[in-house]
Amino acid sequence: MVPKTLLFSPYNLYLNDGVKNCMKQKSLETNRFKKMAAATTGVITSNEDRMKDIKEFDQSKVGVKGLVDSGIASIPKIFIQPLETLSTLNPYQTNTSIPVIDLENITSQAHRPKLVQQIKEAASEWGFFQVINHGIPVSLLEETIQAVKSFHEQPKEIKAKYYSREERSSMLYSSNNDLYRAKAATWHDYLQIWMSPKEQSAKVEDIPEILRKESLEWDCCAKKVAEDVMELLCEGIGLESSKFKDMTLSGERVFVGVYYPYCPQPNLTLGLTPHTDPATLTVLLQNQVSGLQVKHGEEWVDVKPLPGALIINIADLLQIISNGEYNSVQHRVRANSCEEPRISVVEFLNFSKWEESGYGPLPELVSAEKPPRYRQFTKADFVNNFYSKGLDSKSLVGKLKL
Ligand SMILES: O=C(O)CCC(=O)C(=O)O
Ligand SMILES: [Fe+2]
Repeated sequence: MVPKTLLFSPYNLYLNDGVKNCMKQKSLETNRFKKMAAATTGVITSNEDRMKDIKEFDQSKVGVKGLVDSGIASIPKIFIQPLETLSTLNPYQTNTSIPVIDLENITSQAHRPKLVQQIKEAASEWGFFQVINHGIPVSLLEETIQAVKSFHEQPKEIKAKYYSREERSSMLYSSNNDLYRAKAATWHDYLQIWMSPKEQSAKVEDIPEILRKESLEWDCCAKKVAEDVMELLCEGIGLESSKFKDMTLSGERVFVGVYYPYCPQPNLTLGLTPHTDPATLTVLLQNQVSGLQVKHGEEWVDVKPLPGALIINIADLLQIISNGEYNSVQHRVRANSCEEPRISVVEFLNFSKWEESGYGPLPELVSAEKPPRYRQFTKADFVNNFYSKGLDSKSLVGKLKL
């Protein structure tokens, strides 16, 4: 991929007429953000100014894509990450990468023990792995990525109804103003759709038409892969294969389509802030533009795009109920320095039926040699923690540690 800074053409060459027209209408509001961008100095603004600017940006619903389309050459101050984050963005040196697991022989009794062992090791040592030969046709992978891309490349007026960065940010404004002191906005646009359970999910008509067919098909296929992997994870720690499915760990699903446009100053910001995923398991599909990094020991390791692969990661609740046999690991996304946008399609899985008494490490996994490492949690603990932390690195796991 050629970094855009190496291309000589004026930015407008990349814009089609529809986008140009939309930009004319938008020019007044984007001028405001151009001014914000022109004021980029590397100096972190006061918390109050930042909150005001972020609110203004959210309310405009221009999105990061809109900023890029307006032709900015420097990023607005609200996106500048603190120095301690920027200093970890050095070019990545080693050749380490997350494990790749081939699911081709998943139904073969002869191969299964080896597969179980591979998944177990990956889920405990890395918390992340890629799977290949997972059974989802390549055509659906491509169509789903294309549908998410097309959604984000529509005019702002059409996307505005689904604009959701504000929801994520306002979570942070309302809970604790101080939280934003260390928080800069990140360089991505975001679409979230609740797929299930049915009573919570958006009505089919509420899913943007441009990705309705693909998101429904994707949800079905990603759930199937997640359940296949959950069976292997169960077997890896001596549980009944169907234990996680029976506990409804794949019952609630949220589909997220993320768009990381080209960033003119990728060394000053991030695509997505470091975090662990809060629920049970995540299935992630990415296009061929890199950016996702996983924390392994002290290192940030690149997850190199592998054609046809899916990325799976253990999330917080699974770490707790597995009594730490499996690990929910921090990850982040670097700001995209390529002309081509980075697209990811993320399916978050979670409990759909919660026992009132809550959950802790499963009794089958606790013994005199392996005492419980976490306290019990209820649905309320999960929800309260989620809405008070937003996407930051203090997870429920840390709070429940014994
Ligand atoms: O876009 C990506 O690759 C990562 C997304 C992610 O980690 C998240 O949405 O939780
Ligand atoms: Fe994540």
